[in-house]
Amino acid sequence: MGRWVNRAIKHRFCPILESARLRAEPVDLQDLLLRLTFDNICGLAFGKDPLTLSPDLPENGFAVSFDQATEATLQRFIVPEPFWQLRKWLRLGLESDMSRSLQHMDSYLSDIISTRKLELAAGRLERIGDGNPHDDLLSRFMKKKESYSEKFLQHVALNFILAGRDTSSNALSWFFWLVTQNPRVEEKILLEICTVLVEARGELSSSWFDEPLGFEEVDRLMYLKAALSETLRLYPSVPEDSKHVVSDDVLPTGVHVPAGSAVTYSIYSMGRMKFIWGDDCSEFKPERWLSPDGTKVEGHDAYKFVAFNAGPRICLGKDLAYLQMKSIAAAVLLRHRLTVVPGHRVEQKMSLTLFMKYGLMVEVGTRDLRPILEKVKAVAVEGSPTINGGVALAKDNGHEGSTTDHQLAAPVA
Ligand code: HEM
Repeated sequence: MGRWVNRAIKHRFCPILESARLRAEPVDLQDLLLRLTFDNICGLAFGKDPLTLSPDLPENGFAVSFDQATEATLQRFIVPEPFWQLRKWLRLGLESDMSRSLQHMDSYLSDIISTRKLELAAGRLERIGDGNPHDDLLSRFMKKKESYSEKFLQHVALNFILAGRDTSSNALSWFFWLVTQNPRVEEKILLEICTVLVEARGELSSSWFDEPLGFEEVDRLMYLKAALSETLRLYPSVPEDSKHVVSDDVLPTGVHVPAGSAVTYSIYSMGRMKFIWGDDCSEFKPERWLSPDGTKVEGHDAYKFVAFNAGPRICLGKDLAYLQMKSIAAAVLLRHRLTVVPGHRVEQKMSLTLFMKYGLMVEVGTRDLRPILEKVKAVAVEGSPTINGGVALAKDNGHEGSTTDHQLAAPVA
């Protein structure tokens, strides 16, 4: 996925933000992030980037159908089953949208699968246009010996899109909003990113902005990972999770759960419980995730932090999600200072995943890295082994970077 993410960050996401900055026009960051994660997950799932994140923000039939089907699914959780069954039978309201949306998605995916089959038969599957191997999930399933039915392949691709699109973009929207509200945290994230970049790419120069951070660089951003985990604790992308009871059982509390019923646990509430997280549970404090020396993210009990579920059915895309979120967060914060448009209301929307009801309207400003770099240098001179973000600063990076004031103040496009 790294390939898809970095390509989209470099060629589409950053240029769109930069253009908004130049035009001094606010953007709905939630919408941009949703488009970005949708394009990424489609790349990962079936090797096709639908380019929904493009300057003119085109409408995409598949994405629209997907949203309608998700909306209708939520109704099925709220409305008693006989009602939605009746509506489905009569093809009324959201149920009618649902069946149309499913048909649209089926035919979209079916086209992709048929094309891929032909490519496979023609032996053209190994390389695609840009010379990269066809390593998406769909191709991997199709290359296996077992022959999966078309329906099965459709469901695999769809499940990954469902699992990976809204979750990552919702988490990032709340993250950016929390960061705008917490300048102290923002500064620590920037200190960490700059420390890593000074070490990996030398003093500030255009090389910082030519390419998004690579895997090794992103992997070292511990404070950023802590800030993302803290975001997911307070604003979990999946606010509640339900399990279907297959056979009669008794919960550890002694509650009897009969077969056929459902057990729902609130991930949102669990992230805000004092007895789990302490008296400061409502504060945004990435530090709670770090080891005392600030160099590692401490592994909390998986059953305490359940934003990714826990146990055998824990999220399969967790590491990938962190990689993607860190890459996007670093790219934006390094280049821009975001400010929520005055008067814009940030509220939660009732949906299967935790959207912002009115989006996230932000003004995109220039990032002035000078004060951050002064601090990075000061830490190096003091010989402190770590900065607050917890990243060891290289004493000798072997680069002779020269930097102009312009480069310090404004990102190189
Ligand atoms: C911030 C991002 C993400 C969050 C918060 C998240 C959260 C979750 C949660 C709560 C579940 C359990 C759902 C259930 O119990 O029914 C889950 C399952 C899953 N997630 Fe994620 N997810 C994220 C990103 C991703 C990404 C990017 C992918 C794919 C690339 C992914 C793939 C999956 C899959 C395949 C499952 C099903 C695992 C199974 O049932 O065995 N997730 N995720």
